[in-house]
Amino acid sequence: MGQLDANYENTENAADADVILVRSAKMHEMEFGENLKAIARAGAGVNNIPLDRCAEEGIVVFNTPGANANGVKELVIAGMLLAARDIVGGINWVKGYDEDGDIAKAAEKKKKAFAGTELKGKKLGVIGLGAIGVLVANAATHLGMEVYGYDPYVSVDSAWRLSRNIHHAKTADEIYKECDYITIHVPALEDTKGMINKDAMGLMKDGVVILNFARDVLVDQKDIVEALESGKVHRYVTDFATQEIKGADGAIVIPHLGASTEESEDNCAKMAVAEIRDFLENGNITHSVNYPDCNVGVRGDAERITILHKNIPNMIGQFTTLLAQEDLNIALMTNKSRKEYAYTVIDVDGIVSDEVAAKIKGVSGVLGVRVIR
Ligand SMILES: NC(=O)C1=CN([C@@H]2O[C@H](COP(=O)(O)OP(=O)(O)OC[C@H]3O[C@@H](n4cnc5c(N)ncnc54)[C@H](O)[C@@H]3O)[C@@H](O)[C@H]2O)C=CC1
Ligand SMILES: O=C(O)C(=O)COP(=O)(O)O
Repeated sequence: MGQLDANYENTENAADADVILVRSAKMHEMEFGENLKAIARAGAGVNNIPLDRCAEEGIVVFNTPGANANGVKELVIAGMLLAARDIVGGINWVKGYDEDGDIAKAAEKKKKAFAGTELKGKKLGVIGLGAIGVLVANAATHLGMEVYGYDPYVSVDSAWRLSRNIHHAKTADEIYKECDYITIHVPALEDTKGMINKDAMGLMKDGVVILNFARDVLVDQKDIVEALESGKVHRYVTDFATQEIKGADGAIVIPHLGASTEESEDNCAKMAVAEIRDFLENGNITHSVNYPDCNVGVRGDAERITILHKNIPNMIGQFTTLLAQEDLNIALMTNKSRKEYAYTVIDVDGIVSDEVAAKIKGVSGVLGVRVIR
């Protein structure tokens, strides 16, 4: 990739690593090595990583927001088109045609079996207006769809990016009741798991199309299979194969290809490596999902102490006292917090001995200390 210089070395041995770069590999059961300082998820979803355990072990977890959003958006559009007409069925019919007769004539006779509808004029509901949801919503307006968006926590950035032609749905129920196509783009969290279940689908129009390019657990697998069998849901298009859904009639199941484009893979890898370098070399945190973001600029000549700790009173007082006892003058100090965790960066005039670093590490509530020299 050329982003890493000779100071960096690749290892396949996770137990030795200072940093782990990961995509979707599940890390919940993994024991982390003593050296591990950071995990960079080259992608958006971080439900494969034990974020709280990492925070407690002083491991900063990063992701790469938006870096693969266009790749997913394009596949969602493809998913809607695959649901609108039986394109896959038609292709398979042509492939499987093994009679000697006139295939062109047979195709003309057969084609009504694969006919469908157009996207233009249909209502699309987008649940979750983050990096991906906004792109999908905006693109669908250009296909002539009437688009509804729902996101009670929408960020200011996303709101700015959203086309003014999108209807603002105030509740998810409004989307369920109004839309012909419903696509979900929310993270897998305790309150989003199983959100598309029997009750939600009960509110939807008969023959609705549901698209799930976010995570399998957002859709109750038993309920969706039943809804496909009854015809309540016409098509379920998903990027996540499960045993329940893989053979169900009406399910169009893709093997998690949303971010598998050259462009998305490059974007994610570059962003992840840039985040990691800045963290290792300068102590800056950008796009963390378990610690606060914090940017104190490039480190100059000063030694820089970075401290990951609990967000509790009197931490900074203890750090500064320890430094004062060593006669170390503070040239710069920043403290940022995020829920129960916090991060302090201190530049000092002078040499930070291993003893003073160990004393800081020993302060109750400190989870990780580094001295960047
Ligand atoms: N199929 C694939 O290859 C990929 C799948 N994903 C999945 O898609 C998800 C979304 O990705 P991005 O758009 O990049 O993330 P994002 O963080 O930019 O957007 C998520 C949005 O969901 C909203 N949200 C959270 N809880 C909600 C709720 N209960 N109701 C409505 N909105 C809610 C948030 O406010 C945020 O705007 C990821 O968490 C990941 O699971 C992401 C990238 C690739
Ligand atoms: O970014 C995400 O959340 C994804 O689901 C993409 O996963 P992948 O990088 O393809 O393993």
